[in-house]
Amino acid sequence: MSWTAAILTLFPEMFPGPLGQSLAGRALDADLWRCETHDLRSFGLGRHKTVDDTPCGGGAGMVMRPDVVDAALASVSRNDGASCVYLTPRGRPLTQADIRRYTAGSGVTLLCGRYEGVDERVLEARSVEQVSIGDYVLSGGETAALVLLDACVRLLPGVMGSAESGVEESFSDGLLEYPHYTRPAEWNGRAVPDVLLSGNHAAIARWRREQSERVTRERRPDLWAAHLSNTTHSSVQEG
Ligand SMILES: Nc1cc(-c2ccc3ccn(Cc4ccccn4)c3c2)[nH]n1
Repeated sequence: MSWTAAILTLFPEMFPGPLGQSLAGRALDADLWRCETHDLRSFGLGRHKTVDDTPCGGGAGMVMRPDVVDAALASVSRNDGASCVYLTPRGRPLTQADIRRYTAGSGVTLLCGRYEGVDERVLEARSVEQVSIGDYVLSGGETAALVLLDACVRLLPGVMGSAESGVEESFSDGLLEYPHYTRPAEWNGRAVPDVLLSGNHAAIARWRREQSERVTRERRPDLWAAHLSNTTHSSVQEG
């Protein structure tokens, strides 16, 4: 069975969306992965298929009911230990290691919330992973799910041909990628760095590493600190 994304959402029509185009779209057509949507509205209560209710303790907005979300999760026949992920601004940051873990299994179940979010009890009861794609508030979980899925699909076997950019060039060593250049050699009074035109592959590799380290140090001190501790740690381990 192909790697399957089971997506629980009030807006199934948002999927596969952009992932139906380009490499991901061709991979979908080739059954290298599957996109299964489950409409949360179909698990709603009563004549109006109600999925939400007012927040206990007061406050603005509405909260998605635990019984509705639980019935939807129960309908996803994924007892093969696939991860179940709830996208939320309250989650821990999504990392490339998470993406590798999700793609190593048979698929992933993604719960897309709306309103003010989902009742905490169903997330606890089903040990749902709570994950954030960034420190900004989206209108719902669907766009975050598309981001997570894009990162997963490109890692699946057969999706990224050898011609495409490296499958995991960024983050594979915990550093941000070096800057890229192509023709023309000079543009708008700006030249491509000489080393890249030198044909000296050792020098190019050294320059790229230095650029990755510089960019990471300047833009992501958090990643840089983790990189230093990993490299220090590994050098100590080697003794
Ligand atoms: N990294 C992320 C994830 C989200 C996200 C995911 C799911 C939902 C369901 C509702 N909202 C809106 C909302 C409004 C007010 C407070 C909380 N959330 C979501 C936002 N935003 N940023």
